[in-house]
Amino acid sequence: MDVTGSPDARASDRSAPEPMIRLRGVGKTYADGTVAVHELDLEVGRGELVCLVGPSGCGKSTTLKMINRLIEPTTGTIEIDGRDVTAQDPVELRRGIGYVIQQVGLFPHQKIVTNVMTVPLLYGESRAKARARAHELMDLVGLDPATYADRYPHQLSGGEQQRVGVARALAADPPVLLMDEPFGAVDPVVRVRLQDEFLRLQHELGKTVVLVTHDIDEAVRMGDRVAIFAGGGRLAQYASPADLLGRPADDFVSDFVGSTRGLRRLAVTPIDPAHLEPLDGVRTGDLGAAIDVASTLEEALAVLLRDDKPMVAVKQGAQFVGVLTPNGIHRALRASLAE
Ligand SMILES: Nc1ncnc2c1ncn2[C@@H]1O[C@H](COP(=O)(O)OP(=O)(O)OP(=O)(O)O)[C@@H](O)[C@H]1O
Repeated sequence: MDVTGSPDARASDRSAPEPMIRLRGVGKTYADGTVAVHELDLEVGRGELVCLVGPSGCGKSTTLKMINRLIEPTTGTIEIDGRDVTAQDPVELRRGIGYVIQQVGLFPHQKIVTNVMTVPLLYGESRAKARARAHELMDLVGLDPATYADRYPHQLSGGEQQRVGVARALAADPPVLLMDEPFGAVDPVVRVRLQDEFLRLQHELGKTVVLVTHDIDEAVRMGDRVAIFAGGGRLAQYASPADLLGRPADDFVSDFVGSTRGLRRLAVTPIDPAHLEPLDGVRTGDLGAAIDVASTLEEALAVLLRDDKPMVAVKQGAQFVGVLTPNGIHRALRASLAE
C-alpha cells in the first residue's frame, strides 16, 4: 500500500530526514490466516520519533516486532540503515535496537543496578565498567544510583520501573529504539511526566524511535510523525501531528483523532507572528502575562483563560512583538491548514 499517494503524506515527506528504517510491502499473515499487517510501506527518518497508533488488534505490535525480527514478515522487506534485517544475524541485529515494553521485564530477584548491567556484561564489558555504565544510565533517566541501585524491582513505583526499562534499552547505545506501549502501565499524571522526560532524553540522544501506543494524545504529543493504522494492519495515514489533526485523510482517521481534534491542534500549532496585532494603544490591564513567540497556540490560550484577559502579549527574547487575541488564535489555526 502506498501512503505517499495522499497529498498530506507527500507534504510531510518533503521535510522528513534521510530514512533509517524502511519497510516496503511488509505483510504478516499468521498461521491461522489472520492478516495482522497488510502491505505496509513506512519510512522512519534518522533521529525521528514515529508513533504507530490505532485501535486494538490493528497490527501495531506485530509491525514493531518485525523490525527487530521477534516476528518474521510473510512478505516485503525491512531495512535498517540500508541493510536488510533478514540478512542479519538476529542477535547481532538486536544489539543495534533497544526494545522497551510495557511489562518492563526486569529480573525480580536482581538489584536495579544488576538489571541495567545485564546488557553491558553481555557485550563483554568488565563488571566495573558495566557498573559504571549502569550508574551513568540510571542518572540519565533520572534515577539517582545512590538511592535506587541496590533496590529490587518491587521496591520501585511503576514509573520508576519504566525508567529502568528505558535505561536498560539504552545500555548498548543502540541507534534505534522500539517502544511498545512504554507508558501504558502508569497512571495518566505519571504518564505525562514520563513522556516529557523521554522527549527531553530523545532531544539529547537523537535516537531513531518507533513507539507503539493506542493513545492518540500520546501519539500527537510525542511523534514527529504519526502512523495511524486501521483494522487488518492497513496504514490509514502517515503525517505530522499538525497535518493529521488538520487534514485527516478519511473518515476513519477523522473519527480516530476525535471530535476534539481542533483543540488538540492548538497544542501542535506554533504562534504565527503574522497573526499578532500591534501592541500600540493596548491598555496594560487588557494583557495577560507575556509569552514567548516560540509557544504554541494552546499555551497562548491557556494564559488568556488563566489570566481572564482579552489578549496576551508576545515576546521574542526581551522584545515585545505584538499581542495575540482569541481571533488571532483562530486565524492562526485556520492559516496553518492552508500551508
Ligand atoms: N500469534 C498469533 N497468531 C494469530 N493471530 C495473531 C497472533 N498474534 C497476533 N495476532 C492477531 O494479529 C492482529 C494484530 O495483532 P497486534 O498484536 O499486532 O495488534 P496491536 O495493534 O498491537 O493490538 P493491541 O493494541 O491490542 O496490542 C490481531 O488481530 C491479533 O489477534
